[in-house]
Amino acid sequence: MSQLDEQRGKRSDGIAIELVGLNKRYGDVTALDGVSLTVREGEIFGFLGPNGAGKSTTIDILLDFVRPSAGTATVLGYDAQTDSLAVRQAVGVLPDGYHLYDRLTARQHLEFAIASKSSDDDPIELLERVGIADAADRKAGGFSKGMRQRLVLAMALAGSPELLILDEPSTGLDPNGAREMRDIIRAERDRGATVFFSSHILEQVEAVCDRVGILRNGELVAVDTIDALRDALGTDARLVLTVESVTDDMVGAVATLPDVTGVRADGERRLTVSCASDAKSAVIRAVEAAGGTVVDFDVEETSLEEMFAAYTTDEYPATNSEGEGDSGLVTPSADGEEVRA
Ligand SMILES: Nc1ncnc2c1ncn2[C@@H]1O[C@H](COP(=O)(O)OP(=O)(O)OP(=O)(O)O)[C@@H](O)[C@H]1O
Repeated sequence: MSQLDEQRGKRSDGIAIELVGLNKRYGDVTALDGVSLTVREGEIFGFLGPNGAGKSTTIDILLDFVRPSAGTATVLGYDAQTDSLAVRQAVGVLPDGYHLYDRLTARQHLEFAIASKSSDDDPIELLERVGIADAADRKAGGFSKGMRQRLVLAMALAGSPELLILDEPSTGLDPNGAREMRDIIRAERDRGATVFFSSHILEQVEAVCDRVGILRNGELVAVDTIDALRDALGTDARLVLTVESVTDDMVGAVATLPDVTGVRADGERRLTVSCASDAKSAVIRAVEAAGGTVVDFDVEETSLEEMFAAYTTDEYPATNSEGEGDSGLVTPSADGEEVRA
């Protein structure tokens, strides 16, 4: 039986975090509005949303720093309010704006974190994992922002917790630090831990998350894998083909494919095709069936920023598979006029 299996003990539901109908009001401000969410054991779950969406409030409720106005939060089978001590004992936390003791060294911070988890970790080994072992005996007061962040992460890892809750873990980290953070998150998942983290850094989220939840104005507007969220928007992929020579037959053959919404000939050798993500190979086959030779191709998917904007703002003109919106691509007709495919 692994250490994590032992920690899981009586639980067998496979659920790490469960929120049901969570509401939080601060006076007139509704910070959370009926949030229900299940995070499974062993997954890396990214919690996204614009500033003020309610991410920190949710995390604060999980850790009982804030009480909900309504609804329940369960963490590793414990009620976040009535069993908050058990939750804090079992969870590794990297909170937003954690306070370090400026006069204590990194090693002393780790010794404190290890003792509070009743574990027998080696402080230096934890500091090595986050890349600041050489500063073990320096006082935290002199640490840079990124070093402070790494130290708090090392403290969160103490006791090999079953669940890590990380609020904006990449804040203050340089690109190497952000990469190391991703490696640590993956290593924790590989160990069997669940990782729940909030972030604004979409590339970071895409690189490591199994699923994401997107909050907007206190409401959970989407929960899925990033690929599924992209597909759900129905925004097309753009396929840019380089062929030996563009012909009208080729353009016509591609334009009549069911999942193609636009074709444009750019010069004599380039075809830009707007189509559903899974129609790309059909496009290439149609070009070849029309006698063309594909020399090269490139795919442009919906960017993460576009996807995030589509879920979190009203302004974004999301295209959908029924053809609403504007793919911006038009097909040249035989007589030289341009028509929409
Ligand atoms: N203590 C508080 N008193 C009053 N309003 C609060 C308090 N804490 C949060 N809020 C409000 O609740 C809403 C959600 O804030 P929260 O900090 O949870 O958002 P967030 O998604 O973490 O934002 P950010 O990405 O900027 O950290 C905001 O409108 C915020 O102003």
